Amino acid sequence: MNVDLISKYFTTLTDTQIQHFRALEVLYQDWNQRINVVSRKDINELYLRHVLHSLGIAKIQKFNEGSSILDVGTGGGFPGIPLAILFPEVQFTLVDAIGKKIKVVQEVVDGLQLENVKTLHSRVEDLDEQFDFIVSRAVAAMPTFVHWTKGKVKKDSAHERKNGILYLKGGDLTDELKEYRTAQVFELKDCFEEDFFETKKVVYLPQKFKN
Ligand SMILES: C[S@@+](CC[C@H](N)C(=O)[O-])C[C@H]1O[C@@H](n2cnc3c(N)ncnc32)[C@H](O)[C@@H]1O
Repeated sequence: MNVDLISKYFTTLTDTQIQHFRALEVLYQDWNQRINVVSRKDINELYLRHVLHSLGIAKIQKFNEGSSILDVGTGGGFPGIPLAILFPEVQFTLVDAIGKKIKVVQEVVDGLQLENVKTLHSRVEDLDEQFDFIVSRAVAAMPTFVHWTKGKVKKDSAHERKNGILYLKGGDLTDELKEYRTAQVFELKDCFEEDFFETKKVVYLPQKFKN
């Protein structure tokens, strides 16, 4: 499986974007041997399990030029790196509490010479910045995540959709989302035909503001 999987679903990629996506394989294989950020099993399926899965967010929301996105608990750079390649005119901040993971992400950013990505070694709770959208995958259950990211979404929207959280989740979310009446769940199996996406979803949670 290779970069063709990405072109299959994103048909208007530029040569630079294709080169960037292609380069990810070598960069991750190299860095993962030194610092394990992607499980061995997954590294063979990097484009499916990490790159295309991350880009599931882009099937739900196109980010406008000049907007700002925070990836919380980015680990090895997912979903932030693939999204930053897809949206070069959007500013991405990738944060993780573990320094060695952020080191790998920074190496990948440097390797691709991505100019729209800032990496931060920090707990998200300690950030004092605001963003249009917060993206994430596999970091915390929604109530904890909402608590950690409180106050970090800009009030004024630069998109038709209200600013908020776009979270890649899997499985049955009934219990986890029961207190979030405004949450919307988008099925990635409606966007991608591979079996991997059968149970995968994007959860959108618009930000609430007190007046
Ligand atoms: C299971 S990994 C997921 C990594 C990546 N998002 C992915 O899907 O491949 C969870 C990551 O969240 C980070 N993390 C957990 N709590 C955090 C917090 N409060 N602030 C920043 N990072 C956090 C961990 O250090 C870890 O790298």
